[in-house]
Amino acid sequence: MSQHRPAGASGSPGVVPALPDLPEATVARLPEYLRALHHLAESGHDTVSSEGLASAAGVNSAKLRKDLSHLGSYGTRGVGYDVALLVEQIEYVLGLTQRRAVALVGVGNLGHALAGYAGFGTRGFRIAALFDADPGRVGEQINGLTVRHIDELPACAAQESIAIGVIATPARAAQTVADQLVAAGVTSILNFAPCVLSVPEGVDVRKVDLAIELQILSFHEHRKASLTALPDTPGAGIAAIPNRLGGGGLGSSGTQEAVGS
Ligand SMILES: NC(=O)c1ccc[n+]([C@@H]2O[C@H](COP(=O)([O-])OP(=O)(O)OC[C@H]3O[C@@H](n4cnc5c(N)ncnc54)[C@H](O)[C@@H]3O)[C@@H](O)[C@H]2O)c1
Repeated sequence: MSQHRPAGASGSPGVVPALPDLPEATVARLPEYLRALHHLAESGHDTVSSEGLASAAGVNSAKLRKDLSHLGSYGTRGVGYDVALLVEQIEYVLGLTQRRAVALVGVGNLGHALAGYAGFGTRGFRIAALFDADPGRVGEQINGLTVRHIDELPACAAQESIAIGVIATPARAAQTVADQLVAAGVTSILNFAPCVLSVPEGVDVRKVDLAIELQILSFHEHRKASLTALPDTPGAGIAAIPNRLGGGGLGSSGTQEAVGS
């Protein structure tokens, strides 16, 4: 049972001690824990049990304990986790102890919404620059920032120390924009355009596609409907689905796993 302050938290600025190589799924859940912990702190909680935090974050508590054990955080028996300390640990591991500068490219419908979203600022990010290729958009003011022409990206990226590039252009322009971001020294890209980007090694790309999320939900809707419609006879059930799909589709265990995960 232990919970230590991160070793590098008070070290020399610019020096990043080796971080544990966390499973990608754990990394994806850490922001959920952080959000839940901030809510707990705001509502006056100093400590939280693993069950309480798991429920606030919407995961099961065994998974949460395993995730936090990767950070060397085991809580204290009978007390739970120190909320402020766990916030500090997670923010440290996620690299949120410094506010990272973000450049947004493509200030159309989606870009406007992103540029105007106040939530990035409160969660460790600063939208530092907005870019577009359309001269009609250049010069527009959004949330205190002026939209610049994409040609200004290299100079601005260096000046503002841009760490992350967000692409909100049409798919046909996204690869060119990704290349421009990489050439300007950006090594992390969040891509909203519905396409696969090709980037050099060392550049991380995360894709956000709400249509894909809807398609996954559509699958679950389809599956629930198909289960309800199936006759209640032995041998029928999920096993019947592959035949209807033309064979080789969904085995019963695979389908169960997909829903549970
Ligand atoms: N991920 C999601 O869930 C989601 C949701 C909605 C839209 N989108 C995608 O986001 C993108 C933007 O959608 P939108 O509705 O805002 O489009 P939009 O046409 O309103 O805006 C796109 C902007 O990109 C600019 N642009 C085009 N080429 C450029 C270039 N080479 N460099 C810089 N800027 C350039 C355009 O001038 C325009 O201002 C699209 O790819 C769309 O499919 C994704």
